[in-house]
Amino acid sequence: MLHGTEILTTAQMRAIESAAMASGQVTGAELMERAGRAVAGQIRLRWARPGLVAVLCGPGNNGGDGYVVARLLHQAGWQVRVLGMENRPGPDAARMKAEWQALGPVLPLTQDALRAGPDADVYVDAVFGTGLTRPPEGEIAAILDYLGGSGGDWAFFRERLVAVDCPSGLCLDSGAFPGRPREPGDFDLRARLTVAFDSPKPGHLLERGPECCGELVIADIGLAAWRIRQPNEGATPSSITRFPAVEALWPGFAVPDSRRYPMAARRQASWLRKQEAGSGHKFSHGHALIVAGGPARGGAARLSARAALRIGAGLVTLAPPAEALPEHAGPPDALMRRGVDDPAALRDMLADPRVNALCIGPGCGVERAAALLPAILGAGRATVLDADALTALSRDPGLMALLHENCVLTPHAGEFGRVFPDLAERLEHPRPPAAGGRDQASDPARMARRLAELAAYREALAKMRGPLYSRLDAARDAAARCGAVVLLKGPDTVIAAPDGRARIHSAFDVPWLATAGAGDVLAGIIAGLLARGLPALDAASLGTLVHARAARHVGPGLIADDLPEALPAVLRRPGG
Ligand SMILES: NC(=O)C1=CN([C@@H]2O[C@H](COP(=O)(O)OP(=O)(O)OC[C@H]3O[C@@H](n4cnc5c(N)ncnc54)[C@H](OP(=O)(O)O)[C@@H]3O)[C@@H](O)[C@H]2O)[C@@H](O)CC1
Ligand SMILES: Nc1ncnc2c1ncn2[C@@H]1O[C@H](COP(=O)(O)OP(=O)(O)O)[C@@H](O)[C@H]1O
Ligand SMILES: [K+]
Repeated sequence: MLHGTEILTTAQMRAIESAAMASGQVTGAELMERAGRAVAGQIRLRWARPGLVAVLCGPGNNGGDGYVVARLLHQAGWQVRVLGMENRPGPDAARMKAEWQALGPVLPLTQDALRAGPDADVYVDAVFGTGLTRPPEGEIAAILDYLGGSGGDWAFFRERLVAVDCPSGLCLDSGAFPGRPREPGDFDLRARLTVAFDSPKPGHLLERGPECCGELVIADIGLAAWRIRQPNEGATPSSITRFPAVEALWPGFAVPDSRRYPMAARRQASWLRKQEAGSGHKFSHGHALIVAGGPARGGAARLSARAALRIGAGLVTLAPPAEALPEHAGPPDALMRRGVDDPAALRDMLADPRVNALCIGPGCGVERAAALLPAILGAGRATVLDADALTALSRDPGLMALLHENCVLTPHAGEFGRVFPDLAERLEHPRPPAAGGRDQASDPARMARRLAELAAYREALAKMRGPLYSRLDAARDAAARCGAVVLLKGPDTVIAAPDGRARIHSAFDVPWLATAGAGDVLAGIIAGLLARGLPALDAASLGTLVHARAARHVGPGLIADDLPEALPAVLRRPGG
């Protein structure tokens, strides 16, 4: 069930490449040849008949890969146009450029040269890769804009663009485009296919990455011996300091088999289905307590409770205030109900040590959450804090201080901004100025102010320097600060533990999961997994996987109520 792939930041990737080259066992030119060969191979897999290819080469090693692609496609019978930059390349890229120049010319990488040529079947984007340090500008920015959209018909390029490592301009640590607003933009460069090397980078999975990379293929270029492995994967020799591991979960992209975790997957599957020895009694699967809110607000907590039951918690109790109990009389009958009006009643319930996992927030009401949280957090049990509990947390630093490593916070971006405003601000920097009112144009002073704000914003965009602060950084910083697991929700969910371990889960293929109540179900699934004894980071990660798989199983038209009901099918086919 738990398919994972290690992710490397660009700095880690560079360190691994340097270590490989320093070992004397492989040269930079050999790595470049392998990288270019992988890209050329993927192109030939998809375009069976040789056609016309335009290869756009930048000033660094990404451009070097491009020259290799040009040479290999030429040898395979393709007609090749190469456009390159004048900048001084490094020795490996220079060598690859020279090898190409023995076969054909390098035209200047200008819009005029690009548009002067005939339409190509394939455009290879080898302008910038992991070495992007600042927003593209001048002629190169104009070309990337043209390819991204201003050519009028961006679908034309999108269907033909093959990116080497990433669409140029994308920051591979954050998935944002330095110099551009962080929201999707018309000129963002979108590829049909991206071929990246050794391991996915955070930017392939976060923010704009998944949409702009298109199909993502991770090519093995022989760096496995220098990569840092998980201890349980079998240690490999390495001269590099151990990095906190970041993993991609259920990657929707092709990775070499050696980069997956199939054994872990099988163990997770049998554990989830309760097929392991000694898992016979209901109490051996824990008891989850789901706190519910007052009258007319019980639906959210009921969704959580249903999900906790379906994921296999031995017992689940729903705890609304006593006056709301009648609302919860309907199914499922498997659910227990108990009125909890105040902290004393809650402490009374928690006197039973078998109640080993709690969930508070969905439909709870901020006041009730604030009143109950000291008793909940003081009990030291595994706890999911969602929705209203997060708002209560944001209003009271005293509550923040009670968080512990068995807590899982599940904020979406808005809630994250409430609990960790400074981190959210770093993520959003620079923030576009608020739109002016309709009557702004008739007020010269307001108009002037707005123009000044826009100019300052554009200036701040131009000053952006990579690597940009990412959702991965934000979730890690938040987890380290509060001492709990933080699960930052979105199509690119990031799950981080206080010790720096982190996981990224991509759900770009299930946009219908963004529906009211889906978060309540996720909180319940995680609470159920905590009740079953999983540590907080694993419960949050596995819960996120299972949740998205349930959405995938149901398909478009999904409502949150469908998610718990889809869990049995997901558990039946854990590998699918
Ligand atoms: N290392 C290896 O062994 C392997 C690496 N491989 C490949 O190398 C790629 C990384 O190569 P890289 O480090 O040379 O960086 P790359 O992305 O080509 O760009 C750097 C150049 O662009 C420039 N530049 C940056 N931003 C700019 C801007 N906004 N506007 C204008 N210029 C800008 C920057 O200039 P500078 O910032 O120094 O002024 C520098 O000249 C990686 O993605 C993979 O494809 C594979 O072959 C496998 C083996
Ligand atoms: N565009 C998207 N594609 C896929 N999943 C998404 C998308 N946006 C949000 N999600 C996921 O959907 C769920 C929504 O949760 P949340 O925002 O808390 O909604 P609610 O409060 O209505 O329950 C989360 O699991 C989140 O990761
Ligand atoms: K590129």
